[in-house]
Amino acid sequence: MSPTIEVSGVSKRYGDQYAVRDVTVALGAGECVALVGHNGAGKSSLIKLLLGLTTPTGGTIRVLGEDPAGNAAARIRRQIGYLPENVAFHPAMTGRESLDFYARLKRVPTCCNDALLDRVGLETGARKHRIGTYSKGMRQRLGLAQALLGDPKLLFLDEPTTGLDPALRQGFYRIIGDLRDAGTTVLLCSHALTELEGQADRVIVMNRGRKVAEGSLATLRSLAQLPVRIRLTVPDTGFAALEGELTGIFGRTATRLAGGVVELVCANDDKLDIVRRIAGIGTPLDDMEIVQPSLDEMYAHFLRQEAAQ
Ligand SMILES: Nc1ncnc2c1ncn2[C@@H]1O[C@H](COP(=O)(O)OP(=O)(O)OP(=O)(O)O)[C@@H](O)[C@H]1O
Repeated sequence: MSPTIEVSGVSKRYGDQYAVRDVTVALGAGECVALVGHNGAGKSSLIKLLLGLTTPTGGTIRVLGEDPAGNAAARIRRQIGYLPENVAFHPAMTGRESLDFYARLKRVPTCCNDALLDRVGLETGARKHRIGTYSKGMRQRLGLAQALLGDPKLLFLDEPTTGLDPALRQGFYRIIGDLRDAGTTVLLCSHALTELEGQADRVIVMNRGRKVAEGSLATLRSLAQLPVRIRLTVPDTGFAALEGELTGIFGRTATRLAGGVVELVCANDDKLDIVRRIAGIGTPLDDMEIVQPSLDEMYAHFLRQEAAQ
C-alpha cells in the first residue's frame, strides 16, 4: 500500500534562507508521527507544504497519492484535518455556529456536529456560548472538532496541547490514540517532548530545516547510545553499606539523590549485567528503577551531534 504522505528530497527556500532542506519522509496509514524541533526548525513550513499552501523549491510531495498543490488540491484537502498552532475563531460566534460554518466550508453535513462536539468534550451548554467567552481549553477542543470534520484520513496538529492542563492533554491524546487505531495518519508538531513518550509511533527531529534524526523512541535510544540510570532506594540504615558494596562492585562511587535514592549511570548494554549483580548484594533494597534517557535528552543529543558536523 502506498504511503499516506511521501516527501522526497523536499526543500523550501525563501530568498537565500532554507525553511526546509532536502527532507525525505514517509508516513503510512494509522501512524502517529511527531515532528520536533526548536523554533524556526522548519516544522510549520513542512506542514504548509503538505497542505499545498506553499510549493517546494525542490523535491516532490505526494499526499494521499497526489500533489497537494496540484489539480487535486481541493479533493485532497477535504480528506485532511488541520489544527493550526494559533487557532482563531470569530469571537462573536458560538462554538456550534462556528463548527457549522467550517463544515459548510469543507462541504460536509452539519448533522454530525453535535456528536463531534461530544467526542471532543465541549459541553452542551458551552456550545451555545460565544467563543469570546471560551477558555483556552475550550477553544482547543473546538479546534480539534473543526480538524475532525469530515472524518479526515490525515490529521495535522501544530502544537495541539500548548496551554492545556494535564487532564485536558490526556483527553486530547486519548482522542488522537483512537483516531490512529481507526487508521487515521496523524502528524503532530510539538515542543512538549516529554508528553510525546507513549503517544508517537515515530519521532522526526528537525533542525534548521533539515531532518537530523528519525525513528521510534527505541530506535532513537539505540542510535543515541545515551547512558541509562539505575536508581536504588535503600532504607536509611542501609545507605553506607550499599555505597560500600556498589563501589566494591563497580569501582566507582554512586551518586546520592534525595529521598534515600542512590543512582548508578551505565551504558545500556551493561544494564542487565549490573542489575544481576545488584540482585546478589547483601544490603536490602526498598526499590529499584531503571530510567531510560528521556526524549528531551535524545533530542539534545541529536542537535549536539548535528552542530558538531
Ligand atoms: N514566508 C516566509 N518568508 C521568509 N522566511 C520564512 C517564511 N516562513 C518561514 N520562514 C523561515 O523559515 C524558517 C522555518 O520556520 P518555521 O515557521 O517553519 O519553523 P517552526 O519549526 O515551525 O518554528 P516554531 O516552532 O517557532 O513554529 C524560519 O527561519 C523562518 O523565519
